[in-house]
Amino acid sequence: MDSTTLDEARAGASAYLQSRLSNKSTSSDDPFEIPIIDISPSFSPSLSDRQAVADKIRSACISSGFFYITSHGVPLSICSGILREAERFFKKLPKEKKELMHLRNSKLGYGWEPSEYTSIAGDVETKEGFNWGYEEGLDKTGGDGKYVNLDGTTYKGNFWPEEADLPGFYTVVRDYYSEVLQLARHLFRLFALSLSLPEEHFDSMTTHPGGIARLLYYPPAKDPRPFDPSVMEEEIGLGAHSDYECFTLLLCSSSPGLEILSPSGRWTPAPPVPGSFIVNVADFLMRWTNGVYKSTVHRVINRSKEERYSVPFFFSINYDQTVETLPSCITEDNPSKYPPIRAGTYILERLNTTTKDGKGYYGNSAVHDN
Ligand SMILES: O=C(O)CCC(=O)C(=O)O
Ligand SMILES: [Fe+2]
Repeated sequence: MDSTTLDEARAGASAYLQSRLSNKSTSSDDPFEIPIIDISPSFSPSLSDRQAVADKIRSACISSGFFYITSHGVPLSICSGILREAERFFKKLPKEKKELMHLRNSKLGYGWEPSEYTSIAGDVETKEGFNWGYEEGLDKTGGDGKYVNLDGTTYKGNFWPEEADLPGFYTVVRDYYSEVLQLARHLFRLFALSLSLPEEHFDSMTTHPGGIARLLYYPPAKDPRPFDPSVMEEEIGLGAHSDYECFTLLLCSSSPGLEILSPSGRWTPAPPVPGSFIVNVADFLMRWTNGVYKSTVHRVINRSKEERYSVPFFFSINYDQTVETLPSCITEDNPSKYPPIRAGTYILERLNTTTKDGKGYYGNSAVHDN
């Protein structure tokens, strides 16, 4: 990877974040909203039904970059199951077992992430996490046997608790992951329609896709209080950031906490909507669409006295895929701003910037030692 590409991934992201955080204009936020989109017509045999859902997705992606989806077909039992496993992982698994899966032992950002180990915006964060990536056993289709990691390697990088330490954990994780993976592939077809591309445009790029998932735990607030955007926050769950891949599918427990930055710099709560996933555009898709689709800054603050659990799934195309700006996003007024890039290269560089010293996961695990 040449250094221009690296610099762009680093500076582009942080410059974008800084410009969004410092933009406190009082201009109207219209049409900033987080629409709830019932995607059941997207499973219809009629193209016009599917296109109608895609059109709603497009209007969310060019404005707030966030939307909820309902009637998505993932059974409720699968969603409640994974949230229960998250709770078991964080509460029941002894610390010494978690230590065996510490993120510092991974070059790919996988494993147990104690709250102090990573930081996005330099904040002290209260979240604790557990991260893993795609493996064929988690894919209902079985994949195409060509999966490559973010860094182009092919070894199996995931850490899992021993079955005896957390019986049934892996099975529930697998059942959840395989459902959201298929849903994400389905959504990519809707994204294709939303971008005036053939519906199958992205299919061949998601045969062995990147898909990092996390279990997240946010402890209850020390000082529970209602949302008030005018108060400077001290207890940040997860600092202000945008996501890195194509789009994120987020499942959260019934506790609120996710906040989204509107164009005028106003933090706006995105409360849990029962039975939904929150979908947001991430930076790689923003880049690929030449900035037409918005990757919006968000953060998490648990202001309640309840614990909060969430399960984001960050969906990417195949990491070994190189892409150029989508032609339907290039116009005379908006010429292509970006050179071609390999998906894994961009995403790994973005992930690296979240480690304590910014030097990242790749190639030098020693830099993580505390
Ligand atoms: O926990 C949440 O609700 C959001 C998590 C998130 O934004 C992330 O992990 O990127
Ligand atoms: Fe995020």
